[in-house]
Amino acid sequence: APLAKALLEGGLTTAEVTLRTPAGIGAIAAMKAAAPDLLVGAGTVLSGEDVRNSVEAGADFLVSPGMSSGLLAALGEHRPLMIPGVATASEAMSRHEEGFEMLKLFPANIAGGVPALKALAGPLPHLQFMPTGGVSAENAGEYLALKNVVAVGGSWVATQADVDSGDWQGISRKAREALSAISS
Ligand SMILES: O=C(O)C(=O)C[C@H](O)[C@H](O)COP(=O)(O)O
Repeated sequence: APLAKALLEGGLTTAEVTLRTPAGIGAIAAMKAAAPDLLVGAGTVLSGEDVRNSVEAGADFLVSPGMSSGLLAALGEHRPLMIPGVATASEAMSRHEEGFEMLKLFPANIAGGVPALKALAGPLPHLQFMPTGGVSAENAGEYLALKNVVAVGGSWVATQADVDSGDWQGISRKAREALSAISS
């Protein structure tokens, strides 16, 4: 709850909570309850059970590191909520054929970063990307300046250490700094 408030206070509108620990689902519900205006998505969604639990907890969107036939089938009516991870042009084309228009480039820094996104914009101008993995305060602005990038994701704004020590003001400050670096 305090993390959700700190992110909103810092001017961010959207957060992703990865399901890498048993606390993930509870955290999504707590964040939505504390800050209904914050869009809270579930990340690391790998299975039908993750999809069901996330939607039940109030997740506004779903994110996965990639896509599998099992996960695709399990999405069912929730397919429009999913931002699937891709790392190549072929994966991007397959996801588009399945109906996805917004994709996560993951891991962005290893999958080619800014030059890869510029190159993909040529043949695949109809696709939008959310790079995550290796995005930082230093390079977020460069990513967001690309016409095929609609969002970036990164853990630098709220690190494990920030959350463990309850440094909510520090998280709000980093959120503000990120936004001002991006808009300048
Ligand atoms: O598992 C998922 O669904 C994810 O969304 C992955 C995370 O977004 C990135 O791993 C964050 O990467 P860093 O900002 O470099 O820490």
